Amino acid sequence: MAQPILGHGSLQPASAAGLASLELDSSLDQYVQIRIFKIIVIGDSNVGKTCLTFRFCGGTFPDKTEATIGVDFREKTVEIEGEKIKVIQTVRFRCGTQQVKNAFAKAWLSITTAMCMRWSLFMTSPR
Ligand SMILES: Nc1nc2c(ncn2[C@@H]2O[C@H](COP(=O)(O)OP(=O)(O)OP(=O)(O)O)[C@@H](O)[C@H]2O)c(=O)[nH]1
Repeated sequence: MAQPILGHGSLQPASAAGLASLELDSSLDQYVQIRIFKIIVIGDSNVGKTCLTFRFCGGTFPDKTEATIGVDFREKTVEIEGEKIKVIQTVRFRCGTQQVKNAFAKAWLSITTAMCMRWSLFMTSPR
């Protein structure tokens, strides 16, 4: 037999849909409480951006990498002083015309918490 639950200021009969929405609400609360930091990693091609984020999120360096086409995302949840914080890293590669790069940069930087630049001392950029 269905048990009454509170809803819209009065006692309403519980339904499967009602209980499901209550469960959904409480599970959403957990996500709302996690702070999200978005970090963009930029740099010339082949300087190790993918390896850097792979190491941070996965704990190991990849044996082999391929050139990133467009953007790449990785995420990791860290705990600092008892608070869970989700870190999302975006890897961007250097490509295209200046206009394309500017448009990308504007879009990504508007939603970014921090920026990490990576470069290689052993490489010279082709101009
Ligand atoms: N010596 C050395 N090599 C590295 C380091 N990090 C990455 N590499 C090597 O550099 C090469 C390129 O690494 P990636 O992480 O794919 O570079 P990327 O900047 O993401 O490259 P794109 O996707 O083309 O932009 C790989 O062969 C890696 O093994 C490092 O700290 N030291």
